[in-house]
Amino acid sequence: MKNILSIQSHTVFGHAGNSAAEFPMRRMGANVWPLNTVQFSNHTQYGHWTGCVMPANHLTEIVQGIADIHRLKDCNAVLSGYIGSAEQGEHILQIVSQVKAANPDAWYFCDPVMGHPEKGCIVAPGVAEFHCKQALINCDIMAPNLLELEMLSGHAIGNVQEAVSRARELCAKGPKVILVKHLSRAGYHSDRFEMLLVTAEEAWHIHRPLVDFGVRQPVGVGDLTSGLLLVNLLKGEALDKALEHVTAAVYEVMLTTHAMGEYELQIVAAQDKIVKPEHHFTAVKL
Ligand SMILES: Nc1ncnc2c1ncn2[C@@H]1O[C@H](COP(=O)(O)OP(=O)(O)O)[C@@H](O)[C@H]1O
Ligand SMILES: Cc1ncc(COP(=O)(O)O)c(C=O)c1O
Ligand SMILES: [Mg+2]
Repeated sequence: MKNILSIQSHTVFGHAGNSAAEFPMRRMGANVWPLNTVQFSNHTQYGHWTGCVMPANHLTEIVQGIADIHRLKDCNAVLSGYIGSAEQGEHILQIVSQVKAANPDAWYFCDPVMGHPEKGCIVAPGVAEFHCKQALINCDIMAPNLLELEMLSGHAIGNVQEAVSRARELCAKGPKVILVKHLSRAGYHSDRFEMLLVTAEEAWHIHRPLVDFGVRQPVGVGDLTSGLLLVNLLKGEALDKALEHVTAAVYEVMLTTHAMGEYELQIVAAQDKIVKPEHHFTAVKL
């Protein structure tokens, strides 16, 4: 069994952060150690929420507790996502070092959730800078969406070729693998949902149909995508096969959510299809 220390938000109602990723990762056969950066009533795109951000030292305290019972060596990957404060970022990097000291083969997978004020994804000040300056050079795998890739690279990106080159520039700074989770306006087709997987030597492109949700797009898709990619890679899947599974599995969740007329991702209803998707999409090498 692979063990994932998953450091993300927790929403009591609905599915974002750990509340989107934890169950699907477990359903795919990984052990998840959820460590919550915030506990909110619901995700921020409802416009208001209650709850609190965990003090940064809460994160290191919990991990020290696991170290004290001598189990940190069993951690195969640290996954970070929605962070509640820039200070938490510093603590996450200390945690990554501590995990890597206990298990030198452990990975740090960073989903650089930076917020999207237009969409209502609200992230604390300093978190975007933390991802651009510190997480980037310390992670093994990174999974930005297009806006995040633009922020990380410091350049606007208008097409697939530019996205590949910018992702490669980031690979030279730290991560060995970059998943561009959503190419949106930089993709080939405006009527498809497209993703890219880029390493220093290789790149794959994949696309799936868009499901029509109108203006109320489900949240947590990125968190689900990152979690599933990590589990596939920990299981030893080849990069293209991992990308194909993630694409199909997330598509099944989108279809189920749409068919049920829901806004929150229907990860429980779609659980069997997450493991064995009915659709298949082929990754194309660029
Ligand atoms: N097949 C699909 N059809 C329609 N919308 C999709 C599909 N897959 C993902 N989405 C939407 O695409 C968006 C991806 O969001 P984006 O900000 O690019 O990444 P992230 O989820 O990491 O923030 C989300 O709004 C999600 O609901
Ligand atoms: C609490 C919380 N966690 C995580 C996210 C990230 O969600 P996504 O996977 O859509 O990037 C959001 C987005 O608004 C959020 O509000
Ligand atoms: Mg995201």
